[in-house]
Formats: sequence, C-alpha cells, structure tokens
Amino acid sequence: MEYDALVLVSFGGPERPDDVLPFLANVTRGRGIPPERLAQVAEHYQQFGGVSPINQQCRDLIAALEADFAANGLDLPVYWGNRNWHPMLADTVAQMRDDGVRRALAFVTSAYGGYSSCRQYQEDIAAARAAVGPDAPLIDKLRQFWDHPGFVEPHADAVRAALGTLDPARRDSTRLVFTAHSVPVTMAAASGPEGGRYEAQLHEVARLVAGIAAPDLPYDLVWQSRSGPPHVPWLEPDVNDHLAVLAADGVTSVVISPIGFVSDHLEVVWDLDTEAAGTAQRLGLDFVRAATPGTDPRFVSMVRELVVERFATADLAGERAPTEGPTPPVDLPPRRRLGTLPVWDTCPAGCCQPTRRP
Ligand SMILES: CC1=C(CCC(=O)O)c2cc3nc(cc4[nH]c(cc5[nH]c(cc1n2)c(C)c5CCC(=O)O)c(CCC(=O)O)c4C)C(CCC(=O)O)=C3C
Ligand SMILES: [Fe+2]
Repeated sequence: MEYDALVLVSFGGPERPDDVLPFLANVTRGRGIPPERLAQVAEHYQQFGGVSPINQQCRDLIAALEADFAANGLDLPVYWGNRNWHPMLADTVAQMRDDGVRRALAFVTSAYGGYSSCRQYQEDIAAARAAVGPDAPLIDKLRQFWDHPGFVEPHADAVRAALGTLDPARRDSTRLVFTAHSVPVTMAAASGPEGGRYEAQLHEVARLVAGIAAPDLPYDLVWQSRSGPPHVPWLEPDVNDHLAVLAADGVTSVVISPIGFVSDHLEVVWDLDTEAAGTAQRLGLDFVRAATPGTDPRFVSMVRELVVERFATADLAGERAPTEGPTPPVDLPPRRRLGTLPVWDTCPAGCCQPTRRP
C-alpha cells in the first residue's frame, strides 16, 4: 500500500472583511450559537481587519513542510483544505483526484482527541470525499500528536522564553497557566473511547510542558474561547475568571501557554493577547503569553515523522493497523512520544461523538 500525497486539514478563517459573516455561518451551521455571541466574534475578526491569521499560518506550515520533505528525500506533494473557509476541503479533494492522487494521509492542525479536534475533521474528510464521488482518493488521518516531543518541546521552550521576560525577583509568585479551547461538558465527557480523553490529554501536556520548562513553578490548566448558549455548561474555569482568583491569592505574574493550539490564530491573538491580557492588566498582574509551535523545525519534522511512521505501519500491516492500548503490538514501529495515555493510528468507531450517547 502506498500513499501519494499529504493533505493539511485545518479550521479555516476569513481573509477579508466580507468573508467574516459567511465564514461564521459555516462554523456555526446547526450548532445553536446565539446571535449575540456571533456578533461579538464577528467584531473580534473585524478588529483584525477581517483577516484571521490562520490561513497564512497554514501556508507557512506547508512551505516549511515542503522544504523539510525535500531536504529529507520524501517525495510527497502537500495539499491543503479547510473545514470552514477557502480553500474548502471538498475543492481540494477534487483537485487531488484530478491530479491522480489515489491514497493520501491527512495532517489535522489539532493535536488532541475530542469531537471538534478529531472526529469532526474525520467527518469533514468523509463529507469532502462523498462530495467528490467514487473516484475520490482514500484519505487516512494521521494520529493524534498531543504528547509528541515535536509538539511538547516547542511549547516548553516558549514557556521558558516567556518566563525569561518576567521579573526574576517575582518568581516565587509566578504561575504557569495553560489554556485550551473550552468545549461543552457533554462533548468533553464523550471524548475518547471511554470518555474524558480531551481533558486527560491536555492535563498530560500541561504536566510535560511544565516539567520541562519550569518544574519549580505551580501550574493550572484552564479554558478559553467559550461559545454556545449560556445555559449549556462548558469546561471551566475560564482563563479570565481564573486570573482574578490568582490575583486574589497573591500571584503577581503569569505565563499563559496555549497548549490547546498549534499556531497563533485568532483564538490566541484575540482571546489571550487582547482579552486575557486586558484582564491581567486590570488586576495588576504581570502577563506574558508563550508562543505556539507554528513552524518550529521540531514541529515540522514531527509531521514528517508521523508520515514515515505511518508508511511503516502500512507496509507491515498492508491494511489499517490500530495500535490502541498501552502495549502496542511488537511488530509496529515505535511511536516517539512523551506521555502514557493510549494512542492509535485509526480511531475506534464511535469514539469522540459530539455528546455521549445514553
Ligand atoms: C476544541 C476546539 C478547537 C481546537 C481544535 C482545532 O484547532 O480545531 C477550536 C479551534 C478553533 N476555533 C476557531 C474559531 C471558532 N470556533 C467557534 C466555535 C466553537 N469552537 C469549538 C471548539 C474548538 N475550536 C466549539 C465546540 C465551538 C462551538 C460551535 C461548534 O460546536 O462547532 C467559532 C464560532 C463563534 C464562537 O466562538 O462562538 C469560531 C469563529 C478557530 C479559528 C481561529 C481563527 O480564525 O484564527 C480555531 C482554530
Ligand atoms: Fe473554535
């Protein structure tokens, strides 16, 4: 079995003011987001000239991947398609078919399990293939990579660099605050084969990053970018509320590390650099936000490693080979990773549904 392309699958974002509302309509179709919330979010995008940074970040990552593949003798074209904005994934899959691609790997710009982070991207891939028809290429999603050193180490270095900008005399009253996108409590409960996996993976990454960057400092994992109607419970506490609690507890300085994300897109530059930074300023807290991996060379090489790792599995198994469980079958190539939660190539059917089934 051979793979003949890689497709980067991402969220997508508007690139000019007129894109904002149709983009938001795509994101929220059928998801019950109140119009007041949408108007607010549209305003966040308009404050950045109607341009989300995420598409350029995908272009930058693709350029870095192409250079890395070429330098390492990996001859694999890289395509790009989004869930919510152009280039839309279905158009990309049609192009791949026209170019003669038969079987591709997908790298999704989210490291974690869960419906929004994993299952929904698989649904996007299935929908795009269905739209293209029976001659659409097969597309296998690469594994979740939350605990891969190529993801964890850039986050840890960024935390260390951010700490270096704070007053060392205040280190005793400094706190690391890790953030990820909040999701509905029911969605979190349904993530992974036995539930709770999104939060468990994030706790694992928080522990790993803190352990590398600043083992002497206390840390917390909190949530950002809550959406949805107010009566639906989402993961809490929100980062802004948490900053108030920390300030009241005598914390003077915070490093915010958005371990939930791979690049500095709008959820980072608005919700953290604008909103949470403003909260910190009102509370009198020293505040610095750590960078995300972006195009860190270790993150770029990680993608190649995931591809090569999957080639080996495919060669050995001749078919999709699940590696779920703490002890993978001995004949599968090792997965370079720092954590201990189970990982697999192909997600179990029915895992990470939008809500837990009764
Ligand atoms: C887990 C998760 C990730 C991380 C995994 C991943 O990276 O995929 C993520 C990423 C992102 N979320 C993004 C933007 C938005 N998310 C929204 C709404 C929602 N997010 C959710 C979850 C997540 N979202 C959920 C459960 C909703 C409710 C609606 C629904 O059930 O789907 C809305 C609607 C308006 C609002 O915020 O209310 C917007 C505009 C952008 C683009 C930023 C840019 O443009 O730079 C990115 C990368
Ligand atoms: Fe989101």
